[in-house]
Amino acid sequence: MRLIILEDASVVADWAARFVLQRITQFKPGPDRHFVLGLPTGGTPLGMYKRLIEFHKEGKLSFKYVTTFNMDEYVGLPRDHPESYHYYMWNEFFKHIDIEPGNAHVLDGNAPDLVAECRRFEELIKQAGGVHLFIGGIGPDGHIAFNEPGSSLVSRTRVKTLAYDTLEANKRFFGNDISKVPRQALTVGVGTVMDAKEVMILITGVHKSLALAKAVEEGVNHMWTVSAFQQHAQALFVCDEDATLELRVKTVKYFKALSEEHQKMIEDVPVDVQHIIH
Ligand SMILES: N[C@@H]1[C@@H](O)[C@H](O)[C@@H](COP(=O)(O)O)O[C@@H]1O
Repeated sequence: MRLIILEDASVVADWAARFVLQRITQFKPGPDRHFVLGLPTGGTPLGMYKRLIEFHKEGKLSFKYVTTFNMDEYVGLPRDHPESYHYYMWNEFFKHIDIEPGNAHVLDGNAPDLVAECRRFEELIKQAGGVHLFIGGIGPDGHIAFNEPGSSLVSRTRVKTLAYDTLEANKRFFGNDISKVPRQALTVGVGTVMDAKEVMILITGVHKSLALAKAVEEGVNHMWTVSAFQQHAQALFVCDEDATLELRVKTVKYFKALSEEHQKMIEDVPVDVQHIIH
């Protein structure tokens, strides 16, 4: 596991976007060779999406041969509701880039059979050949996607009833009225994300600092589902200084000493990437 500690949320956004640019570019996607990306919603990844859109507009990055799978979606929220994850993904990202809409998969929280919808989503990931890079965010209680505390660490895509802490954390998007936050969501499982070849988790803000400490310094624990990624072979936690406040000084010093190595991870993008623009 790598822990990449950066100055603030805007540097995290930039680093994460450069990492995605680098991974997609190195992969050299084509018509029969899609790069498969797992995507989160929430406030944390917004800056990363903005940078990716800039890279696209500057002609550095094409999503024509990229297939995406989103982590989660509320149950029962109309698709065009401003807080639905369909709406978020379309407005914050997809409409600004050249992805084929049919390749951008978001769970349907209004499907008549939610269990079948979750099964279909898992099947689509399998048909795509698995996820190359799954990007995630976490809740202050350490949940990844909507895998609330106590979720099975081998769980698959399914319906989840949201924890009170999550309703509390997300009510800000619903006029601060907790009763307006949907009670259920569809979410990929911890096991679904664990199956990705690489996982990058973005964690910013002091309110996530306890979750980061639990994720990195304590044992794997289903009460902090993001801690499962200690056992992933290629997991990156990318955080800002504020999120490190509950970590031991020793931990922070160790990972900061690796910052030059971490910088190299995003510097390998060749200057001439025009070959991927079609
Ligand atoms: N289901 C989503 C998660 O996928 C997301 O990571 C989390 C954090 O959101 P934010 O980045 O706004 O803190 O919010 C929700 O709970």
